[in-house]
Amino acid sequence: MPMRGTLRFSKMHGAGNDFVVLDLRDGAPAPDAGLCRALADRHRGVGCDQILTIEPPRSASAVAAYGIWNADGSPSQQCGNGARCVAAWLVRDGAAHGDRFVLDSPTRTHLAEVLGDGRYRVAMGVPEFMPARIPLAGHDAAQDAYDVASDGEARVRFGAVSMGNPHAVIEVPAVDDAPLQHIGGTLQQSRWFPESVNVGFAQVLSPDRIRLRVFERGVGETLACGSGACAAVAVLARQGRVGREVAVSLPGGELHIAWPGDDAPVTMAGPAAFVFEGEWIA
Ligand SMILES: N[C@H](CCC[C@H](N)C(=O)O)C(=O)O
Repeated sequence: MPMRGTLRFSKMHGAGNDFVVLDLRDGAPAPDAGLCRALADRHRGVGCDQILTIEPPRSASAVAAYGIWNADGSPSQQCGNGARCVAAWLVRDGAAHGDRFVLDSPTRTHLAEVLGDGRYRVAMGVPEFMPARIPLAGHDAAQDAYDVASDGEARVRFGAVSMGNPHAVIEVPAVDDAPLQHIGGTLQQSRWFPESVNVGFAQVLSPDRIRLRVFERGVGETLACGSGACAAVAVLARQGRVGREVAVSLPGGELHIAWPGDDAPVTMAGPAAFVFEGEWIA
């Protein structure tokens, strides 16, 4: 972990999924895995699920770009709750003007909207179901669901989708009893997901409401997962289990997801909150 002297950060959360936010628009280097793990440590560090970096824009239309690192130091291509927090951070900073502006995630460009009362909507992109682009190994064509047994493990039936980052979605009768660690960990280490995977366990309450718990790649269970909420609605809508506008109730709060059409982006609306500002002394 390179010595950095002091590092100013913002502590934020979106529905309880919490972040350390670093402003790297001056071109400072991205945090290495060791620094991410140190920052994320809930006893010896600040404590967070992910580290988010604010970076110079990558596309002509964006006000800024953002990067994402999990608590274990692994990078990701998307973070829905983080995108809302980045939007809130840029509005407070004065870099984002008006109620609508564009953000660059590592792989996509996103319209962000200020909804008021600390809530934001982000267009998270069109869900990608092609196995090769998730990536999901062992399958060529996109299916509504895959039914696999992992090396003597019980059979698991899941839907799979990329929101920029990989997701498996398993429908269960009751999320409170879902075996997140066992099934989530098994899928993450399986040959099916060469880049690991975020595993969502969804309980369908009605066509416009689900409960969801997510065992995230690089973290474990979080209080909320924004890209996971988008993934769950996309998979379940494709399976005909829910409609196109769904309230997703997660342990840390509620997100509102809409997927108006198969070729349309999924939008995610929810809160973003500042907790404190700090200075990390490396
Ligand atoms: N663990 C995820 C990144 C964070 C996603 C989540 N916190 C969200 O709000 O989307 C991954 O490795 O793809």
